[in-house]
Parts: sequence; structure tokens; C-alpha cells
Amino acid sequence: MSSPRSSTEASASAQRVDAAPSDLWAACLERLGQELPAQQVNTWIRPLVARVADDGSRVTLGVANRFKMDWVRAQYAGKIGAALQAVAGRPVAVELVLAPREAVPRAAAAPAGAAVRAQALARTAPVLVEPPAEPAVAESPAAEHRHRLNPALTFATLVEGSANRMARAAAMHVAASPGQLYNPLFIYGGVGLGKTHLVHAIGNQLLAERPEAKVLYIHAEQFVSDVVKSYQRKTFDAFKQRYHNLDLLLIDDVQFFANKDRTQEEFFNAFEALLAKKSHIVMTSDTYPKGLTDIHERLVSRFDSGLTVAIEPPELEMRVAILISKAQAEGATMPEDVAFFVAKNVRSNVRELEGALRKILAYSRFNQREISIALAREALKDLLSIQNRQISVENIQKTVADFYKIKVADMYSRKRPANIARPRQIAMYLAKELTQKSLPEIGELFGGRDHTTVLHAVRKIAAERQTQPDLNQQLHVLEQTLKG
Ligand SMILES: Nc1ncnc2c1ncn2[C@@H]1O[C@H](COP(=O)(O)OP(=O)(O)OP(=O)(O)O)[C@@H](O)[C@H]1O
Repeated sequence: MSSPRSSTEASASAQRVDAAPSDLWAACLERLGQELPAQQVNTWIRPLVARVADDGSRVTLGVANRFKMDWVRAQYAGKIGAALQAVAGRPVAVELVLAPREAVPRAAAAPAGAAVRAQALARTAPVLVEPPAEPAVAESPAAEHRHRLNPALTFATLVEGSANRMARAAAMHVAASPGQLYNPLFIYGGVGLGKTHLVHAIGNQLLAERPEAKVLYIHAEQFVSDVVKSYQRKTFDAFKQRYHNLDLLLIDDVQFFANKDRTQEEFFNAFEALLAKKSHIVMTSDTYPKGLTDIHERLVSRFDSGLTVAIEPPELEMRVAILISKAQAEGATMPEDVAFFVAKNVRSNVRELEGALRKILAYSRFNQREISIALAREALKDLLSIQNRQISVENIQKTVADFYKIKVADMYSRKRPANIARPRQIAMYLAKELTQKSLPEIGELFGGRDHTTVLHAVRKIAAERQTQPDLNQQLHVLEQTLKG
């Protein structure tokens, strides 16, 4: 378990040093080390190549590439400025610049000379480094290509499991060879299952290999709003310039294009232009292409013309692996038995798992207690009681009966026509998935059926879900409805 945050906060505030210019960056790193998780400091801040002005009024930080520059600026510039001010005892200007390549060599390249020393020093010990041999190049906003990627969402931080194996493999293929196979790549699945994470990972991977690639991540709603603005301002040329010249377009939640004819037309144009120049398009949606409503057929058929892959809700073991890995990233250790306990109780999606983990970590830090099942139970008290209250077999039977327009009484009846038997099997499957009830208990609640009948239904629906997108989609809707 990580040490409680409160004690480090106390020592951080006591550590005002009025550092001399030559020690300023070292002191700043030390302070940030107390305020932020070690992983963040080591990944993003320690590798910066710092140059402190002689009078200590300004610190210039060399960043390896634009991508890192965007992230450091958005996430850490404010914190770095505040830490510098705290340790210097007066405001210190912070400037981010692109460091010449040789000042911050890429890991793969053989490092040489002063630049190596600078980087090695910057990585291992918080010291003031010499100014780079060549003047640093301040980034010009005009030259900056804003890809809007979140650098934290990478393949490395995406846990693999059977739920996302195929989508992940296809995504990695696209990142390695964009414009070739699987174009467009269409990824669909329920809420919070990692679609956005996966598309960011594609963009981040491509940029890591080819920093000059023109990559854009955009949410479909933002695309809609760009179309509207271009319409109002009559700036469609600029719009085309922006979207038609990309190497990789990552567009999230295309179901938002429904009923927006002009947007669909512009997207169709961008789509055709990008495919013609062998650029890659990756889309996500909450449903498979033919399940999209109010989107023109010509667009739907194009969505489906490359590879369409689903991301399923993660199975138990994958949920456990995600919890353990996310806890580790936060600098905490989650014992396996606790991870199993949480994963068994939080089944819906990864976003909810993350929420549960955050609660447990905060509860543990606040109370200065080790993470255990008892602590997790207390931390998740509200969530667990809501779940227990909401998902009952009766609730499932009613929801499924409503959805398929049959009578609730048919859930217990002996009737066998397919339009009744199938929803009943679906309800049994959901009862097994979403409640803690045993097979015999479920059988009892379905009109006193044998547990083998329930087992047969559960296996049948689980298998069909893998091969029938329609059924899978209906189950997603039912699950989301039941989980509220
Ligand atoms: N396999 C995974 N391993 C690690 N983290 C994951 C995984 N899947 C999802 N996550 C995390 O879960 C959270 C939700 O994922 P994400 O935003 O990608 O979901 P989504 O499918 O795009 O959801 P929505 O449809 O609501 O936009 C993110 O913080 C993401 O990093």
C-alpha cells in the first residue's frame, strides 16, 4: 500500500527552501515528487531538460517532442510553476520548448556526448543540466498539429483479455501499418469498455513511431460542431484542409451523427478523401454499423467495409487484472482477494471499476488502513447496497418481459413457443450474470425449473452472444437498463 498522502502533504508544505538558482530544478523535482505519484514524475517531469536563468527568474524546459509538450503543458505546467514558486520564494516563469533531437535522444538511438550526460542526469538525479549545444526551438503555435490525444491511454496501459483481444490486435495492426489492412476499423461496444482508450492507443503508438504523422482524435460531437462553425463562417476550405489531409483520423462515438445530414455529408466527403490517399480511419460506436439508426445507408455501408470488431464487457479475471494494474499505476498494491471481491461486485464496465478503485484508495489513505476486503466493503458500501437493491431476479424478469413484449407471467410458465422461450432463456442468463444467485435458486424463481435447464440457457445465450451482434446488442441494452 502506498504511504498516506496526508503526511507527505505536510512535509511538502514545510519544505520552502528559497533555493539558489543552481538548485532550483532539483528542489522543484523533490517537491513534485512529494505531491505527485512517482510514476507521473518519472515519466513526464524528470526527463525534461531544464535550463535555469542566471537570476533564477525563468526556467526553460526542453521537451522531446510535440506530443509530450502538449501533455506536459496541459497536465503539469501549472504544478511545475507552483512548485518552482514555492521553492524559490518568488514567481518563476516556466517556458516549454522543443529540445533539439540530440539533447533528448530517443531511447532507441545510441546516445552521445553532452546530450547523453544531460539526459542521464535528468533521468537519474534532479540536477541542473547544461543548456543544449544548439539553441532550443520555441514551438510555433502555427506549426503545431493538435492531435488531441491523451498520452496516458496507450497499449501498455490497456489490459488485454478475451473481451478486447480481437479489437486490440486489429488496433495494434493499424498503428503499425496505417492505410493498409482493416480500413476503416470500426470498434463498437457498450459504455466504459475501453473504446476511447483503444483509439487513443492507436494514435499514440503511431506518433511514437512517426512523430511527424498527422493524427487527429476527435469526438463525433466535436466534428458536428466543426461542421456547424464552418457552415456559419463559410470556412469549408479550412475545414477540408483540416480533415482531408490527415494520415490517421480517430473518431469516437459516430452514433452522434444520427439525423445530422450535413455532418454526414461532410463526413462522407472526408471519409472518401482519406481513403483515396490511403490514410486510415478508426471509428467507435455504441453499436455495430447496421445497428446505427438515422445514418444514411451509403455511410453505414462504408463503415462496414473494413473490419468491424466488438469490445465485450470484461470477464471476471480481466476485471481483476485491470484493478491490480490500475492500483499499481497509482502506486498502491491491491491484494488479489480484494481485487476478486471488487471484480465480483462491480461487473458492468471498466469506468465503474475505476470509480470503485478510486474510492478504495482514497478510503485507505484517509483512514491510514491497509487495503483489505473489509475495507473495500466499507468503502463501497453505497455502491454495493444500490446493486443489491436494484438487481434482483424479479427485476430482471420484468425488464426482459417488457423488452420483448411478453407477460411477466410467461417467465414462470411452461409455455414453449420461441417468442416466449427465448426471452426466458435470456432472463435466466442475465440472472446468472448479474446476481449472486445459484443455478438451483434461479431455477426455483423461474417456475421451479431444474438447475440443468438454467445451465443450458446460460450456456446457449453466452455462446450465441459471441456470434450474433443483434443479440449481443440487446443484451448490452438490457444490462445497462438493469444497472441503472
Ligand atoms: N482493458 C482495459 N485496461 C485498462 N483500462 C481500461 C480498459 N478498458 C477500459 N479502461 C479504462 O476504462 C475507462 C473507460 O474507458 P473508455 O473511456 O475508453 O470507454 P468507452 O468504451 O470509450 O466508453 P464510452 O462509450 O462511455 O465513451 C478509461 O479510463 C479506460 O482507460
